[in-house]
Amino acid sequence: MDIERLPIDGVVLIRPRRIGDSRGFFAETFRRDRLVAEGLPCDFVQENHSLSRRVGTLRGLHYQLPPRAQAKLVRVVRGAILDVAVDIRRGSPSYGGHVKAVLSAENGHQLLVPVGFAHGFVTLEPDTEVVYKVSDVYAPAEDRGVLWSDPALGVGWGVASDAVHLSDKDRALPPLAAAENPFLFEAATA
Ligand SMILES: Cc1cn([C@H]2C[C@H](O)[C@@H](COP(=O)(O)OP(=O)(O)O[C@H]3O[C@H](C)C(=O)[C@H](O)[C@H]3O)O2)c(=O)[nH]c1=O
Repeated sequence: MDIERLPIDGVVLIRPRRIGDSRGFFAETFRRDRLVAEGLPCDFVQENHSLSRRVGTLRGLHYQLPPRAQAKLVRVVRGAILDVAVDIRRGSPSYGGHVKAVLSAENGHQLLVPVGFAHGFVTLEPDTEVVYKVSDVYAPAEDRGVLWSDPALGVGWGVASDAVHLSDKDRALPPLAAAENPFLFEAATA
C-alpha cells in the first residue's frame, strides 16, 4: 500500500495495492505495522458502516471530545464520496484549514483522519456505503460537530446548498468559532 502525506500534517491518503487475477482482485485494506512504521494512529477499536441512499447526502462535520476523541480510517465499499477533514486544533498553523479526497469503491483509496480534526463527507453516487475504523468507541455525550457550510472553513463540497441532504442534527450544528473545541495543536507532533 502507498501512504501519501497530505498538505495538513497527520492526514494521509492510503492506496492499498490491488492484486488482480481472473477472479477479480485481492487487497490488504489495513496493515497496522505500516501505520506504526509511519508514526500514524493505528489502534482502532470500532468499525462503522453507513449507507447513504441519495447523491448529495452530507454527514458531518463531526468529532468526539476527549477522552473519547477519535482518529478515523475511512474507505468506501460502494459508490463514492468527497471526504473532508478540517483541522480544529487551536494554535495549528492550518487551523480551520481542510484537506479533501475522493474515496470510491472503484479507487479503493482511504483517508486517515487524526484526532483534532472534524470529519465529514458528501456522497457523489447513490447508495454509497462507507466503512470506517475509529480509535475510540462511540460516546454520544462527547459527540460534537461543526456546520458543514461554515463560511470560515470555505469547504468546496461541490454540491449546491439546496441539493444537500442533511440530518436535522447536522443542519443545526454551530460554526467552528462557536463549537465546543478543546483541541490544541501540539508542536511536538509537527
Ligand atoms: C457515530 C455513531 C452513531 N451511532 C448511532 C447514533 C444514531 O442513532 C445513528 C446515526 O448516527 P449519526 O447521525 O451521528 O451518524 P452519522 O451522521 O453518519 O455520523 C458519523 O458521520 C461522520 C462522517 C463521522 O465522522 C462520525 O463517525 C459520525 O458522527 O447511529 C452509533 O450507534 N454508533 C456510532 O458510532
